[in-house]
Amino acid sequence: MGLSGISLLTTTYSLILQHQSLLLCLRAKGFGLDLKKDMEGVDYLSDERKKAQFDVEAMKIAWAGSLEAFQLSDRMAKLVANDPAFEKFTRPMLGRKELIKNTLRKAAHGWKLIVDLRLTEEEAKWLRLYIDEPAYTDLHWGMFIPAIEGQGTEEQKKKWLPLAKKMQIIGCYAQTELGHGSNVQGLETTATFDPQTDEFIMHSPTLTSSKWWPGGLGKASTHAVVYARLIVGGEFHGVHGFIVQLRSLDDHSPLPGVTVGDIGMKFGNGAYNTMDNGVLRFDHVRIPRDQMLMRVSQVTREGKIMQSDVPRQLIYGTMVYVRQTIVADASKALSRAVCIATRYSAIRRQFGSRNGGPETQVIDYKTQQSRLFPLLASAYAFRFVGEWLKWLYTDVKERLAANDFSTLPEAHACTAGLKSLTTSFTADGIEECRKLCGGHGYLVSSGLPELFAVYIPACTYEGDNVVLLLQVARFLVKTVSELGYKKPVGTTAYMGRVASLMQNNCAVQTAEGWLNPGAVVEAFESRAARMAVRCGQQLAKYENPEEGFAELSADLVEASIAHCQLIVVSKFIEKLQQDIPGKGVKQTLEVLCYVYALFLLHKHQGDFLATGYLTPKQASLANDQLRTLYSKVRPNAITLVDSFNYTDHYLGSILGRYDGNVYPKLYEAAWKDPLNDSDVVDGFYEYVQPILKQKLRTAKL
Ligand SMILES: CCCCCCCCCCCCCCCCCCCCC/C=C/C(=O)SCCNC(=O)CCNC(=O)[C@H](O)C(C)(C)COP(=O)(O)OP(=O)(O)OC[C@H]1O[C@@H](n2cnc3c(N)ncnc32)[C@H](O)[C@@H]1OP(=O)(O)O
Ligand SMILES: Cc1cc2nc3c(=O)[nH]c(=O)nc-3n(C[C@H](O)[C@H](O)[C@H](O)COP(=O)(O)OP(=O)(O)OC[C@H]3O[C@@H](n4cnc5c(N)ncnc54)[C@H](O)[C@@H]3O)c2cc1C
Repeated sequence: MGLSGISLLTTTYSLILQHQSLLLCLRAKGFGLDLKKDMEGVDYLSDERKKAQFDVEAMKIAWAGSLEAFQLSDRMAKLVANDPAFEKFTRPMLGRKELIKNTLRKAAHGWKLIVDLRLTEEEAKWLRLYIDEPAYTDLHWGMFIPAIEGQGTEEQKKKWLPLAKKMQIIGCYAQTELGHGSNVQGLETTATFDPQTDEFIMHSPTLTSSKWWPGGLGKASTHAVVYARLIVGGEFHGVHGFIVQLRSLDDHSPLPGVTVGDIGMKFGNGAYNTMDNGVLRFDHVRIPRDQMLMRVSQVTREGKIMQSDVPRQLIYGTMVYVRQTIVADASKALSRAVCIATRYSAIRRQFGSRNGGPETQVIDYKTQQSRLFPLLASAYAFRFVGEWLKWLYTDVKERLAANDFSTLPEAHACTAGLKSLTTSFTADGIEECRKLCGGHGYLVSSGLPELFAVYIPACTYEGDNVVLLLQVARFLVKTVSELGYKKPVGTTAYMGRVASLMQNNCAVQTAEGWLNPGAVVEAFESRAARMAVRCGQQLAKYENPEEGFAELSADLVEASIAHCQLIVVSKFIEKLQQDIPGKGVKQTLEVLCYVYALFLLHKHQGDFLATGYLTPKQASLANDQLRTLYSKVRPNAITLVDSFNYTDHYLGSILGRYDGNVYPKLYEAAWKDPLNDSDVVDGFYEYVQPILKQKLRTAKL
């Protein structure tokens, strides 16, 4: 018997087992058989796992970044998965008050673990990831503390950071208002210096000046970094951050002049509703002068404004930091959805049965592959660009500490652009994974609805994705306009070769010709350079540059996307130039890298053709190659998602279970729904039975 015969037998055997266990379950409810006899311990994906052409353990390390990173993350994942305090399956069914209380309990338990086990900062971050529940602690550690670290003076840091780091105060980041989020300079909250008392008076002069959205503000925070218009001597001196106490440290009641509360339910069940996004108003609340964050500008006792040599953009520094972390998190959310959809696609069968044999696994349909595998490749691509961005941010941070601000504009453009690109793609990708799972993907127990609901605000918070791409566009336009006298560096270095990128056209002649990193990078560079230059030329036609920028903004956004996609493709290729140990690991990643690049090329072929870099024939050859690549991904698909090393707890999905034991577990879960506690639903006798029993002579419907 050949290999395919053996595989057919084992697949049929798995199918019979699965059907048997389903039958046992079916009988358990209403047919009197033992539910416990389902096939626990059987790995329904074992055949798939045997197909792997690479060393899975080595791929896990490549995904994690290093053996140490893998071990650390694995330890935290297991710590959470084995702790019943972090159960999360009932979350979507809880009412809001219960939900928040439950989150406060988990946060307290998480904090206790951090203290008792003396976890490092890195360990605490992984712990938070696997607990998988947005909480006020995210804003405290993720924005309040970084804002003080980045914008506070040494004295301020010395005073506030120990309190915050021991969690003796809880802080949030209160920037956005009811009337303004994107336009930070348009904020209306005022901080007026009173030279008589050496204080600032915090005030919310209008309804639209109410702070609105800050996470952790509603119920948990005792303090906030509040962004407000600085007014000294009756004059406005820009928006600055101020540390303001909101609640009593004794009984947690709001301080006089402070009105604070939660803004209400948000999208989805469970999901981001575990967070107390808040509203805040000030009625002439006084704070000491030294609570203005003064690294960028200082207000003296006499009411003089002193500028340090730090650029004012540093006031936006916390956002740069968080955008960088959001890029890293995009790969986590996308890989999680992809893991669920891939495992389920290998279990799910529809059509194609021959002579009573098994039906086709839906993962074998080319349409399923062409939707799923680019998402899988993107998860890896985002993982590596996130790693690079972390390096870039660390480098900028070190430079800033040494008062070197030269790389700040590029750090801003990269974090803004990549945040936008990766979160938009991930949000759409999670929804695509739901559709890839058919009807069962719509069940909360698939894990996908809640993941989607939690994830999608990432397209809005930390900067609306379009607004951020327009920031990248400004950076690109500036780079193009300076080409005559300034050598572009970093991620725009390719613009230095703009003449050849505008002239030379693609040389690829065969589908195999696309399996060449040089050809791929040049295609993306040429497209990005040509789109940016074209925008520059169009802009030059306008007398008023701002008017031109506004008019051309949709094209500018597309040019920014092309630039950001180039960064992701290049960083993936650069990653593959490093030593990556393990049998077949590098080769498999190369396949994914080409899938990512050629998928983008196919999706955006309009750009590549319109800029004249590619011919339709070359675009078509790229698509031919893409199909071949999908066949190369197929045998490795399950082990590529296993390499994310996600526990079933973290995945939170019956469809994505490691063992693939989907049907019995779905069936079992349905019976756990509170609606099935009784056979006759509450309300039946009041509202349904009277209809059943009514005696209408005629019905008009
Ligand atoms: C249960 C669990 C228990 C666990 C226990 C505890 C465990 C603890 C573990 C810790 C875990 C931590 C987790 C961390 C997770 C973090 C989660 C975060 C969640 C996110 C929540 C959301 C928060 C927010 O949304 S905050 C608000 C964000 N708001 C925005 O982003 C607003 C967007 N708008 C802007 O950024 C600006 O206003 C802008 C840029 C659009 C316009 O600004 P402008 O000044 O009006 O504009 P402009 O003239 O264009 O620019 C001037 C100049 O400045 C440059 N620029 C702009 N921005 C920046 C910048 N950021 N950096 C540098 N430079 C910048 C711009 O380029 C211009 O330059 P030039 O052209 O050279 O003049
Ligand atoms: C879940 C969640 C958590 C949040 N947490 C916090 C927090 O902790 N702290 C905090 O301060 N804030 C927080 N925010 C607020 C968040 O930062 C803002 O909502 C975000 O910056 C977008 O601003 P906006 O709401 O004003 O959108 P708007 O700017 O009003 O956007 C509306 C539309 O207008 C478009 N638009 C706006 N300006 C332009 C332009 N110049 N050109 C073209 N199109 C434009 C946008 O693309 C969008 O389509 C949170 C938001 C959410 C959803």
